[in-house]
Amino acid sequence: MAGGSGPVGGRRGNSGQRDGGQGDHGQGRGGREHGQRRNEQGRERNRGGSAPRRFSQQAPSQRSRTADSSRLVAFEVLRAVSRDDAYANLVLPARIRHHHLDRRDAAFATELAYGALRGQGMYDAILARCVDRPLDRLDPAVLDVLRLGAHQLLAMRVPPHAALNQTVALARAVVGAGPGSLVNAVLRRASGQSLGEWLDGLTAGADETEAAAIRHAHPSWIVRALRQSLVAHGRPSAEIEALLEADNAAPVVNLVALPGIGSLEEALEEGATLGELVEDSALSSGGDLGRWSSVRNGTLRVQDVGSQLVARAVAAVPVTQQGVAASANERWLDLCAGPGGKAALLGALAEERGAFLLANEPAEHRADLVRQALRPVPGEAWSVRTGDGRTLAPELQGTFSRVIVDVPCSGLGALRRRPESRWRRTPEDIAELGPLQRELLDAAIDAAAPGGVVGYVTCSPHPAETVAVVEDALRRRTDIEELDAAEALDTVALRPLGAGHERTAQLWPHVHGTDAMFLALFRKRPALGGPTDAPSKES
Ligand SMILES: C[S@@+](CC[C@H](N)C(=O)[O-])C[C@H]1O[C@@H](n2cnc3c(N)ncnc32)[C@H](O)[C@@H]1O
Repeated sequence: MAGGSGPVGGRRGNSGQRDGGQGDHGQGRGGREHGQRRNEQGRERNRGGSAPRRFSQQAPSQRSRTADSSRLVAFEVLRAVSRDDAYANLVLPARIRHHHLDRRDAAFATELAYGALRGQGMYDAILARCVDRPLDRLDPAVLDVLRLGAHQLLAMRVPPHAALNQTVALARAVVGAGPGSLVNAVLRRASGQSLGEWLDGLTAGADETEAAAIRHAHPSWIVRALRQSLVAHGRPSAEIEALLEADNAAPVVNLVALPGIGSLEEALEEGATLGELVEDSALSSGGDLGRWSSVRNGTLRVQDVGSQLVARAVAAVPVTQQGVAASANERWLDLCAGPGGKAALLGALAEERGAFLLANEPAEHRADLVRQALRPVPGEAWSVRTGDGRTLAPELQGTFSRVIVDVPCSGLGALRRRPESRWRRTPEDIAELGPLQRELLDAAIDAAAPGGVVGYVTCSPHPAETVAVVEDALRRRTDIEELDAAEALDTVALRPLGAGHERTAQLWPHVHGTDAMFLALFRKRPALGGPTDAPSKES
């Protein structure tokens, strides 16, 4: 067993250290301990420090059996994710509310849960060297407690004694005294080395991909896929380290004030800063945005800047009808609208311009979310259809001047916002989504009026979901021409983005600070025929 601190029970030392009482997170305690330093995103990490850990001399049986509520919240999130396949970003706010956490404890629970989930593969590799049996033979609840303990001990500014004692207390409270002793022993072993030392040991002899996967806590296939994605979009493969690092940084909260309807005033009063990439946007460090009246009434929304940019670009491209510039009374279509982020922004823009938005979504509950998102926009400007985007009524075909098709995708471009998703996704998901993505793009093109614009959007940079789908459509269809998507993005951005490659556009977390959104734009040609490998519409 590498790096263990000796026999079970481990190293003791330094009596008189505080044992870390309730809520003793060790945050904001004046500086970094034991070789911690900031990485580029400002996160504190234990790398390279070799000072011995100081733990309480109390035996585990004498310690608290009561879990502090922020660690309990983080534990409940990890259990919901690993046991029920839940989404952390949906479970966390509910658990925070249930346990009445204040702002500071909520921030601690968030960093703990998200950090443990993002780093799961890395922590499991470390824990595997500290436990005397395969990890899958542990009680899954114990394994979740160990992941939380490892993240506190190896990557957070929590004094080691507080991290250990509080995690053992959590184990005793949620799984019992016996597992509490196991957790105590395993975490003492894990804390015998700094994170940097563990990573050096785990990556010794590994190839470049494997080493990056371990160091940055991504599955190897995703490291390969993202490297391939960089190259496919004209960026150097050497950017992979920066991209993986950006996936692990806690993203700032991006806000949008619905144009013509909302205002950034309250956000700015609450400390948010003006967004530098797109108008009507702001960045917030988080907190309970639900208490802002503008968020509650839906006129100020949380939305990634990349999503704002692609929606605005689709709304801004000039459309022509029979060669003549189109004006008011445009009909817009959001073919895959749930949960309604882009639909809300597009609805507000449509309202400003005297256009009408139809938002389509097949999943009933997501269609309801779209209606809710569009609530602040006057009802004459939009409606929601619940149905498959591939089966629009014949009378709707060829009638929309703007269509956005934000297809279901692997989400590889939004890993930083969905901490658990990297461990859930498989390469097969990407292959399985291909046919649906192509069919939805075809449906979007069919729905566009001659001269109309179609925006194909993914929150994945994977070439199979982006450029391959676009090239395929251009090969199969004679009724579209590709427009310059990067130029369209630059038209709506507050500074040049440099996102283009061969007429498509790709945004990146490590370059633009956005999710990795992809945009391709097409103009529908006047009716000359449909897909070349299908009977033409006229026949
Ligand atoms: C990437 S999400 C769209 C995000 C949305 N545009 C937003 O900004 O909030 C893809 C959506 O496509 C929907 N979808 C799945 N299959 C579909 C289909 N056959 N037709 C239309 N939409 C579909 C999913 O339910 C999901 O809500």
